[in-house]
Amino acid sequence: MAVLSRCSRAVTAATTPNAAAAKFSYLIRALSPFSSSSSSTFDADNGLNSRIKTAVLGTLKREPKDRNVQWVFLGCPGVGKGTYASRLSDLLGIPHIATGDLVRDELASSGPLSSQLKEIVNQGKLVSDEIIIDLLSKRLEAGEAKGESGFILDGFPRTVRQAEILEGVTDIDLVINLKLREEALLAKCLGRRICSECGGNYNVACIDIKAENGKPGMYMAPLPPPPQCASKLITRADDTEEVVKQRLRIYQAMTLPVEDFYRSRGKLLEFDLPGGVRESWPKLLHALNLEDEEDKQSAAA
Ligand SMILES: Nc1ncnc2c1ncn2[C@@H]1O[C@H](COP(=O)(O)OP(=O)(O)O)[C@@H](O)[C@H]1O
Repeated sequence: MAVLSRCSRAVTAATTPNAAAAKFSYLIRALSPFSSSSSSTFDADNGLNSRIKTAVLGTLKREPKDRNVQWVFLGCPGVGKGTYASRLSDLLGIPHIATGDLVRDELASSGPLSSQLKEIVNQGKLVSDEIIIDLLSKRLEAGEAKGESGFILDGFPRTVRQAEILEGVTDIDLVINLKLREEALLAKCLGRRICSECGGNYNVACIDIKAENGKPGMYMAPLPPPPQCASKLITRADDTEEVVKQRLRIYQAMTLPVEDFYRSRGKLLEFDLPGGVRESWPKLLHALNLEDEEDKQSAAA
């Protein structure tokens, strides 16, 4: 509860542009040394690396009152991190930064990393920490230039090492751990569709799990595209059954320990999705103490 009230304060706190900009430059500078292409610089046990971390730590531990929230979404592939993170981003006016999107943008750019990334992503494996932190640092830098403050991270951190690096350079206020019944995850991934023109995310899967052995049933309606997107839908190349199963295995092995990392620091908010967006969104807002924000937005619309 203490974490939540701290977050609510942070949500409503006015952000001084200068303080926010300073905060971001610290974060970018702090992340940048780890984005070096030299693997020895990145070695967690390397003396130079620890020195950089220690130097950065001294300047970064600041109170969150002068900035927007810094939240992280955790959860298995298909759980809906992107959907809820993007809704919260719209509601709070805080950037939604999805490392999966950064990877896909890089893939589409046919830059030097493109073919290397394609092979990794299409096998359902994780991209190296070096590459992902490099992409994230560049995204934060671009945001800083536009005066962005705070973030809702989706898909990062995905390894304990990434979590340690992030924790070493800034304070994460809250980690929202979305949970969905395992039976629904694969179907949700296979039903995902993206509009090739506007980038909107939709889902054609209709999940209808019957009550069984004392376990309640669950219904999740499809999330259909609006008519203007219907003929432009594409499926992600890594949303095939084989690759999704591999991503779910990797989540268990590499990302589940990240949940423990934040749980032990008292930052993890567990949220069991009760169903589809219509049913889950109001409950998530309630859990985050944000119902008033939505009321204000509806009143202003
Ligand atoms: N933090 C990260 N660390 C390593 N690889 C990542 C990270 N974020 C994204 N990726 C790569 O991008 C792919 C797509 O990510 P994402 O869109 O978040 O997928 P998911 O639907 O599995 O949550 C991942 O399978 C992985 O290859």
